[in-house]
Amino acid sequence: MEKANWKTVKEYSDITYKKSNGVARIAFNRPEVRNAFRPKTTSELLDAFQDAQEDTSIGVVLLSAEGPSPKDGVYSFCSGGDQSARGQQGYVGEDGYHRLNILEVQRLIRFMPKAVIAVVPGWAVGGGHSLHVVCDMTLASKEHAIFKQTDADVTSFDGGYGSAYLAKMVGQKKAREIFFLGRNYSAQEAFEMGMVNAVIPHNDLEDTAYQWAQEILAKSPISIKMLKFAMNLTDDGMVGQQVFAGEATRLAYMTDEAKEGRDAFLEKRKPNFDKKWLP
Ligand SMILES: CC(C)(COP(=O)(O)OP(=O)(O)OC[C@H]1O[C@@H](n2cnc3c(N)ncnc32)[C@H](O)[C@@H]1OP(=O)(O)O)[C@@H](O)C(=O)NCCC(=O)NCCSC(=O)CCC(=O)c1ccccc1C(=O)O
Repeated sequence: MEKANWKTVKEYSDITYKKSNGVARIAFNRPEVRNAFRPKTTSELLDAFQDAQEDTSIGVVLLSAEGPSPKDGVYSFCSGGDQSARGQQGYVGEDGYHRLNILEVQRLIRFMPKAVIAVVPGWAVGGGHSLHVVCDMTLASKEHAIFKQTDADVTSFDGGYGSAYLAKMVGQKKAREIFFLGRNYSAQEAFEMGMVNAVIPHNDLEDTAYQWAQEILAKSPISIKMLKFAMNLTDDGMVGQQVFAGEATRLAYMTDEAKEGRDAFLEKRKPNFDKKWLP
């Protein structure tokens, strides 16, 4: 099994960001508050995810978390929005503006043309639970992962991927139970519900995630991208169609036919598309 050789890409305050052989690892780094996110965290996440999206050497992103907490040794993936940073219209950043920009992070994960794997070492709660839901796959610590939806305890509701997409994954009845009762679910229970791909012994979690990433990297990048967007399409409506069609257009641009269309325009002549009507 290939071992990761992580190199820090950029220093942040609320997250860590590393790369190794085609894999980017973005990790929450506020374990003392169960990796709750504040506006600074989401800005840093956006920055790192955008870098991973633009980097053509990167094919898979792991969304993970540092830990355990230095206070009590508890592991967490993310406990959602930092309630101490919550104002009346959103989460208040250093600039004083109230924001709800974790949804932008969700959209980046959803629409990036690369696989994103949630690596859940501990608590995945509230908006942190929604983040694992929106990732393409989830690997969870056998001993420490706990899945829980507390949105209804704190007058929040992720009415997009966090709930509606979750319901596609685990079924309507189970999704309503998760949100309406807010119970704790183990990695094994989450696996049995269909929202976790594999339950991994804690000490092997990061290595296994890296191994899964390497397996994906051995596949055709075009296939992975088109499959992700095809699977997104039916749930994402016109935006899903737009994203899928954008990539189809890119593929069309690579053909001789597209070259002829472009050249004819530039040379101010009629295009010659003869004999291009494939059956
Ligand atoms: C995660 C817990 C279940 C863990 O419980 P436990 O192990 O007993 O630990 P605690 O003692 O409770 O916590 C340890 C320590 O961490 C602090 N802490 C934990 N979570 C948070 C948090 N979310 N915010 C701030 N601080 C947190 C806690 O206070 C302790 O600190 P001490 O100083 O040591 O006392 C449990 O901690 C728990 O339930 N946490 C809260 C979970 C929660 O309710 N999260 C918020 C849900 S709402 C949300 O996530 C935003 C939704 C959202 O993203 C969104 C939705 C819709 C539109 C837009 C948005 C958006 O963009 O934001």
